[in-house]
Amino acid sequence: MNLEKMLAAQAELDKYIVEKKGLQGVDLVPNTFLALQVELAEFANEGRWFKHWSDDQEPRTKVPVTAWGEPYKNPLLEEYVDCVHFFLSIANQKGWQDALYIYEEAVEDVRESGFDGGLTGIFLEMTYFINKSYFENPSEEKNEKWKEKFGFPQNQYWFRIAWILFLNIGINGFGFSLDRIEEAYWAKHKVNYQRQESGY
Ligand SMILES: O=c1ccn([C@H]2C[C@H](O)[C@@H](COP(=O)(O)O)O2)c(=O)[nH]1
Repeated sequence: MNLEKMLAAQAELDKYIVEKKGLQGVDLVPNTFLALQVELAEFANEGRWFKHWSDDQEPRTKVPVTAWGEPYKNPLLEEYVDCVHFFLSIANQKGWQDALYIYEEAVEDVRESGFDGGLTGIFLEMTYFINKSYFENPSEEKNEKWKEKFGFPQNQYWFRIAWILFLNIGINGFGFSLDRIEEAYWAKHKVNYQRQESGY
């Protein structure tokens, strides 16, 4: 996954949207956190694993686009990369880009130890850390200590943990590869431009 390229392209798309909608100078961080949470919920809704009340708990990964079948779309992956857009957007807006660079072992680790509390547990944990990264207000002194100890100021570190959990859900929970995620990201990125151009 070429994160550097994706972060730069996300910044460009976001800037295009800001200009198109006349939002220069507006703090869009709160809306972007909410947008991420909405997309995460849509992703879970397509994942279906938590619907203990339903006989159909299979993720929506292959849905025909036409009445006769082919081509197929993958709603689960589409929602997942919508989330990727907003993770990148937040990282850019907050200057937290470094938090997204992860050693592959960090994703591997969970594969070996399994999901504690299942997918639901890891999903809830991810949203908990996203909220922490939004709401906590640590002192300068505390941030310095965190930087020394964990390499990042506190809220950026919480965001990093959320991102690692998110990657784990996609990769270990649903078998996406980093390449597949990137490919789907670029496809949606293109659609997002087209939408703005056609007056979304
Ligand atoms: O500032 C923004 C606003 C939206 N999107 C993209 C991310 C998602 O792919 C898509 C979500 O739009 P809806 O389909 O939920 O309207 O828009 C951005 O990348 N940056």
